[in-house]
Amino acid sequence: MLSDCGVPWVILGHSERRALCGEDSATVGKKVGHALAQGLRVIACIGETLAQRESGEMFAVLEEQMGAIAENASDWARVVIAYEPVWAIGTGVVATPAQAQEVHAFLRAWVGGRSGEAVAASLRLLYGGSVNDANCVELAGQPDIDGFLVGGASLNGGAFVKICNAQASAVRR
Ligand SMILES: O=C(CO)COP(=O)(O)O
Repeated sequence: MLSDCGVPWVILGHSERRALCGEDSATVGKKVGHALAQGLRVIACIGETLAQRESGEMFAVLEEQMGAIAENASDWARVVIAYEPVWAIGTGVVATPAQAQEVHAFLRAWVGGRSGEAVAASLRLLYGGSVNDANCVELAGQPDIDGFLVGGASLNGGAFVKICNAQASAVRR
């Protein structure tokens, strides 16, 4: 139905779907496979809760979420991963550039180990969670942050344009 309407992209695995609609990783993975089979492009979201981060489970949680997506990612060129720590979504508490970079580097290396360096290098990794026009440039300057999934700040035109241009204006390390 979506592709019939000319919709090119779907967002899957958002933390609200996982928490409020009971979508587990296996379900998200199946939806990724189905969307790709229908010719859609996918933004697949993953992210840990604050409790998971604080108890040291973060990387295991992310790996479990990524595993289900990777099993169904028949074409990585049509899949974008969005790292959205649950504690940062809509809270005004943004991950620090170092926190986000740590996870993004982990995810790129994880995909590299599974699908090879070429796939890892071309993988697009977005950060989402309280991105705004004040924090976007520093986040965009991190080597493994390729762009953003923006919620609240997209309602402010001026802020959103600055976020869209952040990658270009960031000083790459
Ligand atoms: O969930 C988000 C985008 O999917 C992020 O929302 P905020 O940018 O408002 O935190």
